[in-house]
Amino acid sequence: MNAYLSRVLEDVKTKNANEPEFLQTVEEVLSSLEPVIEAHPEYEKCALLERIVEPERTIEFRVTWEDDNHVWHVNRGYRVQYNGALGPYKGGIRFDPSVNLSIIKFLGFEQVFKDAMTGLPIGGAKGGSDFDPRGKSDAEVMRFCQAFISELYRHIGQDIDCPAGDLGCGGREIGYMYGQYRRLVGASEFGALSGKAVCTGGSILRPEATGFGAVYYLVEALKHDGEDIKGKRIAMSGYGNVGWGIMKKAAELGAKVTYFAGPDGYIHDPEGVSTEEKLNYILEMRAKDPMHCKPYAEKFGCEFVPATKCWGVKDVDIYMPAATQNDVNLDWAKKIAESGVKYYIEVANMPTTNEALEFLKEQKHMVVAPSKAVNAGGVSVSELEMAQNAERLYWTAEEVDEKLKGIMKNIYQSSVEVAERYGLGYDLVAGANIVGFQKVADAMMAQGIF
Ligand SMILES: NC(=O)C1=CN([C@@H]2O[C@H](COP(=O)(O)OP(=O)(O)OC[C@H]3O[C@@H](n4cnc5c(N)ncnc54)[C@H](OP(=O)(O)O)[C@@H]3O)[C@@H](O)[C@H]2O)C=CC1
Ligand SMILES: O=C(O)CCC(=O)C(=O)O
Repeated sequence: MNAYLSRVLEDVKTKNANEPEFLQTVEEVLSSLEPVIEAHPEYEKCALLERIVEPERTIEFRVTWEDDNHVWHVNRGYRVQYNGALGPYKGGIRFDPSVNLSIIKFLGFEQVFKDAMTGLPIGGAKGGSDFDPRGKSDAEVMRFCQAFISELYRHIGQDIDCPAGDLGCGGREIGYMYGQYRRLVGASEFGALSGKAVCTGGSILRPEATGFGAVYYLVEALKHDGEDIKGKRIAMSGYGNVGWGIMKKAAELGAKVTYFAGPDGYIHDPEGVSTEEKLNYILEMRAKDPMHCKPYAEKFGCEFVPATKCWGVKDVDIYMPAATQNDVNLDWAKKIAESGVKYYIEVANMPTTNEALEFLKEQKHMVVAPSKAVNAGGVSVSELEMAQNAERLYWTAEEVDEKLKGIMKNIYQSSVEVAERYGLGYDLVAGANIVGFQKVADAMMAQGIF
C-alpha cells in the first residue's frame, strides 16, 4: 500500500476502532487500489479516499413494536446511505440479532462498489435491525416492519433511497414495509422499495436474481478456462434466498449442488438438489422455524453431517459460500486449498476473512471470485424493478433474464480487463474492486466538493 492509502486506512482504524467488520472490508478494498491511486495523484488533493470511506449519512433509530402477548419491545434500526454519487442510494435491509453499526457499514461500503460495477445509475446503502424474525408470528413480523418503516419512510423514496431485502428480510417483510410506506405517503410510489411481490409492482425474477446472477458469473469464469458448467458439482453454504437461486439455475444448466450447509450441519446429496420436488422442499425448509437442513436428509435418504461445514470436501468442482460473512476462516481456507478444488466463488457478502482470502488468492491452482461482483445480480434486478416501476410497466421473465445475463457478463469481463490493464494478471478480486472504485471516483470528481 502506498503512503496515501496507508494513511487513510490508519485514520479509518482510529476513528472506527470498535467496528471490526467495517474495518475488514475497508482494508480489503483499499489493499487493491494502489495502481489506480498511483495513476491518479489528483485524488489525494481532493481527499477522494477520505470521502469515499465516510458514509454520506448514517441514520439510527428506535423501533418499538408489540408482540402477540401485548409485551412491548425496542429494537435498533439503521440505514447507512453510503454514497449517492452514481444515483439514488440502493441496498438491502438485514434483520438479524447480530446487526450493529459495524455490520451495516461493512455491507453499505461493499454495496457502493457492487452497485457501481453493475453499470446502472444507483448509489450504495444498507440498512437493518437487530430484530430476530425467527420464532415470530406473521402478525409480529408485520408490526415490527410497520414500526421500522414508520421511522425510515421519511428518509427513502424512489429518487432518494430504495431499500430491498437481505438476510432475514424477504418478500413478506418487503410487502409489509411497502404497505406501511404507501399508507404513510398516501401514494403508490412503487420505486421506494424493491423486492416487492409481482402483484404490487415487483419484478419477475427478483427472488431468483442473486442466485441466477451468481451462476451466470460462474459460467463466464468457467468459459475463461475452456470449461462448461454442465456436469459440475457444487458445495455451498446457506440455502436461503440466494442458495435456492443457485440450486435452481445450476440444475437448469446441467450442474448440481451436491453439498449444502445450514446452521445445524451439512447435507451430502450425490444426486444433487436438482429435481423440482427437492427444490420445492428447500423452500418448505426455509419457511420452517428453526431453519434446519437435517430434514432434507431424512426425506431424500442422503447423508447429514451435524455441527460442521462442508468446506474441504474433495468430490466437487466448485465452492460457493452463500450464507453469511466470515463463514470461511484461515483454517477452512487451508482445507479448501488442500481439497484440490479449483473454483472458490464467493456469494454471501464478505464470506471470507481477509487472511483466508489472501491465502486462497495465493494458491496457484485456484480461481477466486469476489462476492461484490458475483452477487450483484440481486441489486441489478432490483434496479430493473425501479426502471419498470418508473415506466409503469412489467417486463417479461425473458427480458429481465436477458438483461441480468448481460450485466453479469459485463461485470466479469470488465474486472478481467481492468486487472490486466493494471498489470495484475487474472485477478478477479482486485479487478472488481478497481472497476467499482473507478466508477464512483469519476462521478465524485465530476461533482466537485461534497
Ligand atoms: N437476498 C439477496 O438478494 C442478496 C443477498 N446477499 C447476501 O447473500 C447471503 C445470503 O442471503 P439470503 O440468502 O438473502 O439470506 P436468507 O436469510 O434467505 O438465508 C441465509 C441462509 O444462510 C443460513 N445461515 C446463516 N448463518 C449461517 C451459518 N453461520 N452457517 C450456515 N448457514 C447459515 C441461514 O440459515 P438460518 O436462517 O437458519 O440462520 C439461511 O439458510 C447474505 O450474505 C446476504 O447479504 C447478497 C446479495 C443480494
Ligand atoms: O436488491 C437490493 O437493492 C440490494 C441487495 C443487497 O442487499 C445486496 O446486494 O447485498
